[in-house]
Amino acid sequence: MIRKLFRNARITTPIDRGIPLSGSKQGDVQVFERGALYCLNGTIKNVGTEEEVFASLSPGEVNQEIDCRGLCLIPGFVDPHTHMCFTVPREEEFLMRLQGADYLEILQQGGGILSSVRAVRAASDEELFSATLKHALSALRLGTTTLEIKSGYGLNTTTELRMLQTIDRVGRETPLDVVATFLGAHAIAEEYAHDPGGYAELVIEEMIPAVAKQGIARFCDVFCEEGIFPLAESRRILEAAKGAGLEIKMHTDEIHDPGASALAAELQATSADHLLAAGEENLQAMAARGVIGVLLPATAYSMRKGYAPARKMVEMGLPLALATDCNPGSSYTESMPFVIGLAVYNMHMTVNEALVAATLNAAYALNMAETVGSLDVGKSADFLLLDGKTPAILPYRAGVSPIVKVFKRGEEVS
Ligand SMILES: N=CN[C@@H](CCC(=O)O)C(=O)O
Ligand SMILES: [Zn+2]
Repeated sequence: MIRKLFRNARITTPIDRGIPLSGSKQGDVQVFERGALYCLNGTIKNVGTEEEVFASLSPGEVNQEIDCRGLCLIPGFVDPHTHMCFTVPREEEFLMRLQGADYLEILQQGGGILSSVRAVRAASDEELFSATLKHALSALRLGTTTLEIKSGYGLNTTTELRMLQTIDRVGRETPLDVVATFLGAHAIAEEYAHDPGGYAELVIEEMIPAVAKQGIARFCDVFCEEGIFPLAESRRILEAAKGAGLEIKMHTDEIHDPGASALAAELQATSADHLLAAGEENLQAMAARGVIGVLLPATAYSMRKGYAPARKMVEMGLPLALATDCNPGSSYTESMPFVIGLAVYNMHMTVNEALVAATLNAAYALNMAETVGSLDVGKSADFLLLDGKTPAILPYRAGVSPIVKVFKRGEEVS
């Protein structure tokens, strides 16, 4: 039995009351100025002021005591949207975009996502694993302790399944909790360029049954966008995925508004992500149906077309989560601290709203809030020590990581 007591910490954590935090509660956190956290075999047994936690312990109960030296202690980040299973970065494309080239046009000309597909198809299992591992370990050093990774650079059944196996292996061979998402509907595979409907059929008839049988992916996602997967096809893919037992999420209204967030509301997707172009009525529908809005401000930063209207979303009671969207095209970063900085500076979220969005609400966006996302009793002891007094150090130390230590299940992992 490993009984660890972390003491002398300035603890800030959302409190999980069984639903994501939204509206005036989006930034609801509890602070213990001189706090302590007690865990048994990696599970939180008590958290509170030192006085409270010490009083609950019997003599000799603790077998390891750690003095946190007054540092700020917060839950580990949950990154609920990444595409970090890829092999080759796309620097040339980045330079083209800096000169004004359009993201969707690059894709339509066979670059963008499709160039990552060619590289992933050509990579060996080992190459794909080591490239993905590199990004996952970078995320861990930057404080992410639970991580979603999507497939979607395979676009044929064999490579999509291979990507999901790789993602699963990252979860088994690192301390991270990894959630795999099937994203066969990420782009139309090159060999179907003249038959996009045929590709959607392939996703529905062949890939989804194979993915369900493989049993690794928890979610199915669709890039619902004009000229990629239109609304009607997205609906068919998501309904097939639900029927096969997968949970669903969507890339919604990233560039245009085809009504994707309304569909996410109708199908009661776990989350609708991006929401840069989403109309107000659709956002209201999401709020009413309990769909989490996942905002990806590092993508907005890189695409340079403005940020999602986070303040308006908070006011309408839509629960918000934050994610990196780590991918080689539109957001090449694993840094949740950077994302929190952008959320605070450019989307005008408060520090506490952004913290909740990067922890508890992000856990809800993965249906993982029973075990991670806050420092509640019974959850995994996943937390960070920051070189500061409060979580404000995260946006304040712009471009620099204030993370001193990362703990997963009570063990120091970085
Ligand atoms: N929009 C689609 N997928 C990613 C980009 C992937 C890529 O460009 O490789 C996104 O969320 O932005
Ligand atoms: Zn994405």
